Amino acid sequence: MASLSGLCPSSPSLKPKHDRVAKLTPSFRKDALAFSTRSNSNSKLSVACKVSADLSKTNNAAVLKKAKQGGLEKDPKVLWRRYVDWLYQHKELGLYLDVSRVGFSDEFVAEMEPRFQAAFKAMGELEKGAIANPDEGRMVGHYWLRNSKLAPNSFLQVQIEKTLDAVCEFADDVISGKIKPPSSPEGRFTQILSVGIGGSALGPQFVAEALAPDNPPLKIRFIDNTDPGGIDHQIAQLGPELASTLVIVISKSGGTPETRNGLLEVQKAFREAGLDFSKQGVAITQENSLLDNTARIEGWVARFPMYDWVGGRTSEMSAVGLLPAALQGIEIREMLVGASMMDNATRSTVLRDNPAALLALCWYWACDGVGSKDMVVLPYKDSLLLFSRYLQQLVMESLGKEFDLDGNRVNQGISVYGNKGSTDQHAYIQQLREGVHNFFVTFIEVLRDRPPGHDWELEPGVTCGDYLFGMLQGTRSALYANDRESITVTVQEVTPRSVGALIALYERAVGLYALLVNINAYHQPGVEAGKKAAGEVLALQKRVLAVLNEASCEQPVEPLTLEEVAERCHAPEDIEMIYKIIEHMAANDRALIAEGDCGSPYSLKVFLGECNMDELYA
Ligand SMILES: O=P(O)(O)OC[C@H]1O[C@H](O)[C@H](O)[C@@H](O)[C@@H]1O
Repeated sequence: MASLSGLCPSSPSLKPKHDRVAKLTPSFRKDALAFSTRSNSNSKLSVACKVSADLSKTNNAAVLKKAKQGGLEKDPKVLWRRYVDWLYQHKELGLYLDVSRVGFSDEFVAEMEPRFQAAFKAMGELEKGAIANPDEGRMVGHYWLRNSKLAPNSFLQVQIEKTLDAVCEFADDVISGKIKPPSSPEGRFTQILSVGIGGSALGPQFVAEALAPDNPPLKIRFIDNTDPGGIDHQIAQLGPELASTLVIVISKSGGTPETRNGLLEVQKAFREAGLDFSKQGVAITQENSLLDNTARIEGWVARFPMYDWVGGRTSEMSAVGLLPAALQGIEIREMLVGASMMDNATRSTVLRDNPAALLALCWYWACDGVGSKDMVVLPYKDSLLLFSRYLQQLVMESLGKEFDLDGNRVNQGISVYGNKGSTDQHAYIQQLREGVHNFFVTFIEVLRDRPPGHDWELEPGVTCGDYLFGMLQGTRSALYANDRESITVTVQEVTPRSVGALIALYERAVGLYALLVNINAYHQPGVEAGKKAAGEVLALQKRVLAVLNEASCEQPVEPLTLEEVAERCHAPEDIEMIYKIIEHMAANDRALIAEGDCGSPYSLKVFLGECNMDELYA
């Protein structure tokens, strides 16, 4: 690959300052700490993953404000020097990071240096097994998945290695037909139906879109929601191939309602097709979870473990991501190698040599450390379409926190959106170029357009890929000309290794950024609140049903007003939710069958007709 100096023969002196090739040998001492994977709150173990928050934040704000007043550098010669000077190159991975179009000042970098050193130290403790998720009293071990020797004790190390071997062996046996469905015309599994949500879906979906071959040994589809229409669509598309479908049910907790509903719906489809689900079901979940026990008791084909020290949004390198990928014929060990190589690079304590730290620096600068700008992710490659959706969970569920580690209310976060270029240029780049300046862009550039020998010129000297390249560069320039900042991550091509590296790069960047802003990146309390509220709606619905059933038994059957239903539910304050519940049930023709033989079915449609809004306000 041409070195940078080759790009500008007239100025040989403009070689990058550091020839940054990742050192592959692990450069840190491993303590053989033997302790459980979960410790109680008064653990002797230091919660070592906290960066002192009393570092001069106020100076930071002043530094940020002052430096930004000057606007962005526009002199091409100065910009070229900045590009060369700050360009990060991982030559072995062929991954580059260009931060030259983010206007951070030298003064800002100097101001952040002590905070990065503290973050690097805390990250080192995290990798050694410190309780880096203090709110849940857990370690954070996704880095150990791609280098089991990092695990803090031999028990975990063996678990990681055995699970990887089991995933590879199972995938080989399914693809070879050694493990096959009991009754399918093809005599082997041809489809995967993945049932899971959040981190139990987004990683597998991103990787399938990025890396699945055109004709995979098994084609994957996803049920990642509790939408009956979506579930019916997937099952209808499978049709008779349901008989040769391997259903992988993924849930770390083993109790997520949407996933459980998906499972029940799929099992119903199996029953209706006269198929034995247990002969085609696989579970990936924590040991002894509800899902794990169900799979064990029902004798499913296989079960693979998830660990409490791997979060859903960082589980792509666990069985969650590796099993679906392997079944599609994707080289999962290459993914792990790419991630491990990137992990080594992002262990550097030299800011300029650490691509994850460079990303965190840019995020902090662009967002003032408080999420003041959104992160627009624009891969100029169709196969990376789902990368931004993947990053939405990784970034926003990690950083979007109400309180910091000292209990201060900070409402932190960075919002992520984007799809792909150049397609998005025809959707919202107009606003990015000229509208509200509330974002920074991350371009993902893929240098190789087509496999060697497959390209052609659609006009003299120009290929289709040249257009894509031109659109990316043109958009980057046009945005920068109007003071819109951008980062560019470049890979040679989309391969398991480069995808593994991209995942690892962003996992570390999120972890470092969280340390800079002093939050716990590894729990998700806000999600629990939503789950709880959903449970309350369903509980209220059951009360409404009971009240309407009762009413249908009374003689004569009198339609109740909403107020009367709310009163009978002992929930007058929930009248609006009760109206919404009845509206939804009526829209789905949910007539109430009175218990026993009392009363006639109490049709909600009729009931709702009695309660039109103007009558309510009569
Ligand atoms: O894998 P599960 O336990 O089913 O959880 C699926 C998802 O549920 C919640 O939304 C969590 O916030 C996510 O981090 C998790 O990925």
